[in-house]
Amino acid sequence: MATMGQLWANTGSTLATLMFTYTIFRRWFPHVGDHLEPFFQRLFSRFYPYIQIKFHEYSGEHFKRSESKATSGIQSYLSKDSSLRAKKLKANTTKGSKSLVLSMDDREEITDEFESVTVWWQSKKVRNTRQSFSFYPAADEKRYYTLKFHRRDREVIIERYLDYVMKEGKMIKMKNRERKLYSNTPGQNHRNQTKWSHVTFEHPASFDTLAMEEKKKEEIKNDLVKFSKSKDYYKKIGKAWKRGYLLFGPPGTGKSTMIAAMANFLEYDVYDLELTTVMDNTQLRSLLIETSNKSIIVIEDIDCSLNLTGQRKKKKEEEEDGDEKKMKCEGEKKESKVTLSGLLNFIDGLWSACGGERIIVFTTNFVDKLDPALIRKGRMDKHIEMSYCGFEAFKVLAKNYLDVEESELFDEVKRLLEVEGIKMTPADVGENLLPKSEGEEGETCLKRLVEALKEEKEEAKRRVEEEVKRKIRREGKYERAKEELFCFKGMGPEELKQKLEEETALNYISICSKNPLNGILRLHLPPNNTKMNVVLFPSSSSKGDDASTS
Ligand SMILES: Nc1ncnc2c1ncn2[C@@H]1O[C@H](COP(=O)(O)OP(=O)(O)OP(=O)(O)O)[C@@H](O)[C@H]1O
Ligand SMILES: [Mg+2]
Repeated sequence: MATMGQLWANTGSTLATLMFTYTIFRRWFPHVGDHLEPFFQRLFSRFYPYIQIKFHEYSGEHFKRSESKATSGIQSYLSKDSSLRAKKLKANTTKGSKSLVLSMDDREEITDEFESVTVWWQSKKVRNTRQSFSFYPAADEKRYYTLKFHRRDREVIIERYLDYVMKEGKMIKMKNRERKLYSNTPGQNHRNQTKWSHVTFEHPASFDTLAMEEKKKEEIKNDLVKFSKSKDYYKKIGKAWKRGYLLFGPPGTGKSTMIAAMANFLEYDVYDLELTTVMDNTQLRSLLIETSNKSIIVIEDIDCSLNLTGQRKKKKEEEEDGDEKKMKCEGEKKESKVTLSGLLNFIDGLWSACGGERIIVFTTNFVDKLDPALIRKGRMDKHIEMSYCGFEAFKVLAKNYLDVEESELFDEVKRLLEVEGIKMTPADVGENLLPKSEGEEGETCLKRLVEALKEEKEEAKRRVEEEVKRKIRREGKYERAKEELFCFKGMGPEELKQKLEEETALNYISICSKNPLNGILRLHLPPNNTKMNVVLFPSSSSKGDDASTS
């Protein structure tokens, strides 16, 4: 008589034979196999310790047919292992994906491990035998994935593994997606409603190519990583998951390049917001709502975008702002009713918390001109100064542009930059290092840079001398004007203004205010709008104090 052990051994080998025969049969007669599958499954389930979950590629029928999120996540999750292990692969280009997506072909199987549990994934398809018309290619085929695991692992799989697969799949999909650069352009309708339009974001900048001290770069990278991994932390402290960066510094120091490097580092999309085309605060809010997660919202040259600098200042202070700024922003101010408070709400109002994982970046050449409310911590959490090229930054550029890591000329460059303190922007250094003809040697480019730095030294010296001369001239005239004011006592304002202009050769002296009670006339003297009080009529109290200045 057969023992229990022998009985099990026999059953096991019979099952194995049956399964083997069934597998061969399926391979050769796949369509017949589909019909027989339920029968075999019933037979096996009595002895079979495995559980199987099916994930269909599409959910819904015909017009409502849509790709199931689950299978799309599974496909992405398995793509990594499939490309390494599966023998038959499918290659697809999916919309919005930057490269081919490889997935296992039908009837391929791969194993996966999770918390020491083994699972088996298979990709399958069944043919729909019903005769029907369909708009969708291959709608008569239904594809699905099956996940097989042992009964005893049910808890691990249902409670943790599936969740893990979905999260990982989403992450892989996100990484593989084509990133976008959005910009807002005025729409064609009567309200000029501005809308986002996009192109593929392909800027090659990275932190490796960014010319900056290594320590500072590391600090920014760490800050970005910390932010991107702090979803739960932000939730815990009750703060919207976003972070503001203010990049400031002279033109050509790499502010825009830094934004591109940040976007590439985090693999975020970029929304380049042109405030001047946004008609009002409501439009600004709509644009914010339309931005996606994992994105950087950029407002470049914030000081030029709107009259944000002046909104909390008195008019007279506004008039004192330098010509430099006016030049850069000239022609950029257009009809826009976006206000400072609208922008502040955009950054950290209630609406700014919708979605999450957003970085807001402002750039400016004139940080001092910005309203403190706009750049306070909490709004612009991290202020980064982008400055003139130092020796470390130069070395990065030399490596990038010329593949040169060492040269005798490095010492000279170091001396010029660090000892002589010559200021040159990374943009100018880069331009000097850029080979100008086919096969131009690295040494030649370095020599050109050394020459340019020396010229810049001379140029800077000339500029200082010029400024000193201008100051002396200005102060000389000013002192003379002050001395001679006594002679102007008793003149009317216009007459005085004219006389003063003639005498001092200063054009455009402006009368700021006149107090009829004490006869004090407030003037603004060019070029820096220096304020000057002039007593228009002699009085006993003003004797010997005809002009006072502030
Ligand atoms: N720190 C840097 N590292 C690498 N390249 C740089 C750096 N700064 C400038 N460059 C080079 O100079 C060019 C101009 O730089 P970028 O546009 O980033 O300057 P910016 O600070 O944004 O200037 P602006 O204030 O005028 O907008 C870039 O194309 C880049 O090649
Ligand atoms: Mg820029």
